[in-house]
Amino acid sequence: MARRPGAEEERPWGLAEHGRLGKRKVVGVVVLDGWGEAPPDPFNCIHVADTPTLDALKKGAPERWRLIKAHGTAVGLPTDDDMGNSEVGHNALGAGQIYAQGAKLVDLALDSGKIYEGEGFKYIQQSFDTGTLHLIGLLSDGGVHSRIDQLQLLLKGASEHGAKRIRVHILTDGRDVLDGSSVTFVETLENDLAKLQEKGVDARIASGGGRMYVTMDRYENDWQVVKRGWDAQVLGEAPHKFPSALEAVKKLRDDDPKANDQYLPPFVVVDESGKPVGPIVDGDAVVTFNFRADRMVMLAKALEYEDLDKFDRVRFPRIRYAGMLQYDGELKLPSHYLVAPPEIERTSGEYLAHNGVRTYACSETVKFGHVTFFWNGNRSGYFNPNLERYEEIPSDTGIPFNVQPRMKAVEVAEKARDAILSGKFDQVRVNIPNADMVGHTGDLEATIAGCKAADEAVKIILDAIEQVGGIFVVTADHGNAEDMVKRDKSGKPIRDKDGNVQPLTSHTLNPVPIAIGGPGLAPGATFREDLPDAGLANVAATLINLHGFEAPRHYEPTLIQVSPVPF
Ligand SMILES: O=C(O)[C@H](O)COP(=O)(O)O
Ligand SMILES: [Mn+2]
Ligand SMILES: [Mn+2]
Repeated sequence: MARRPGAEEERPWGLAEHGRLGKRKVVGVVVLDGWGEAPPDPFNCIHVADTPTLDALKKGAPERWRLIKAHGTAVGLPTDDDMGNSEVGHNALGAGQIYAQGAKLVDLALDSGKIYEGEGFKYIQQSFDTGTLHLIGLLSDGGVHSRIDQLQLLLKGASEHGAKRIRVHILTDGRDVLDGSSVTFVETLENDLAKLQEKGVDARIASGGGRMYVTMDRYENDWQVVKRGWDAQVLGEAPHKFPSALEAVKKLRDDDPKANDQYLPPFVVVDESGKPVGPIVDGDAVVTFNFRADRMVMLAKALEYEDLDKFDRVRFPRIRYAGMLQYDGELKLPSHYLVAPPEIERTSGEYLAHNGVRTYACSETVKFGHVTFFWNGNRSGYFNPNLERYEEIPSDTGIPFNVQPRMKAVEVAEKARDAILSGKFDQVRVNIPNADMVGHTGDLEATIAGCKAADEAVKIILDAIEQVGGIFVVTADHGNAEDMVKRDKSGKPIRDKDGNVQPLTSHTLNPVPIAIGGPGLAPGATFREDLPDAGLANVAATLINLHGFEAPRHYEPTLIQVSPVPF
């Protein structure tokens, strides 16, 4: 939804009191990451898992449980074929409005050619005569962090606008797309680069690695991940050297079953004499072509900040660097970017802070920014430090999440419980990551264990809400664990000749549940029935109501109605 420029400033921040819902009830908000709704089936890990708390919410009060949309245009993505993800999901949950998201904004800028007229492109273009253009990012059509078709257009456009020497540093996916698909994406990219070479552009893939092991860490969980990428991309150093990326991806996958697309070790492409074909050196231009912020911020810092003590960069090249988007509006990082990010304004967090509502938010590292930074419209920090407290529980590092599928769910829930019981907060908000993080590993058994742990965490929070006479809202940001297998068009799992299925590691297009309740909820409060197409963006107005206020008029409508209860 486009904003009228200038209109924001005129609007007052004060919210009217809700006629029927009181203030100062503690509202516990649980976002179950990657928890969608799908028919029962052996590959629906949420269904298979023992989840008595969530089951009771669904069965216990049908007028206080419903499904909402969490994918596609309902969350500002280009089409309804786009699965949901944490960024757009938490943006919508927190902002109460639907904004055209990064994926869509980049599409528009590429289609119109405006991307080449912007400040960011003009800036990097200054390096094209004498330097190399490096493009670093996730190579897939997942549409969560990046899209290969956007990379293809950018390659073509950059070469038409003067880039003579181009090096692509790829990160293989297998998380937002099927494992093993990296081979096809590399083939596609190599074909494109060969076509550019025919036109006289010196264009090659220079390095690569799996996204979870190389470069794409987030929220400063493990800087070693970024270092591995830096060594390959900037220094041209990696444990594995290959004459081409295609060989690299095929061989590394064949040699070690643990080297799947997500965890492929870093490699560099070398010439006949064994020299890396594309280290990043002084005078070069660099673009990180992911549009999504969380997993690019750390690399952006390494490329842009003169001082950085997180790892030894060995060499800090003098480059012109632009992000596909600006990844952090507060930090202004990076300072140059090709496409302006969505301006997500007047989020529920900011409104509530202006209206004296005290908020506590918590998750473990891997999802901490989801329930703070994304929730607040991609802003780091507090709106009002006197009213807000955000707490992060350190995530496990160095292991895939199927090894410890319970993650820190209970620890996060216990922090929330303490915050609820403390009497110091009006909203206590958490993200419970298991269904998503373990779901992404494709390990069914572990995902089932993760869903069980998530359910236990919800129980801890609901018990605390019960104790203080509060209200709860339990929902999710998108699907994942409820469908863990690749299916044919009719929905049947696809089996190979040996009867094996391929695990689905990605998110889904499924709706997510939302449940409200608790002793503090007005007896007449139920879900409205006139919003069958409601989505995540309708949650913010609902929450504002539950805090005792009318929602701003420009928000997507509230999900609840409050009928007077007869004596
Ligand atoms: O970054 C990731 O882990 C996946 O690409 C998307 O997962 P998320 O949107 O749940 O973070
Ligand atoms: Mn998520
Ligand atoms: Mn996910």
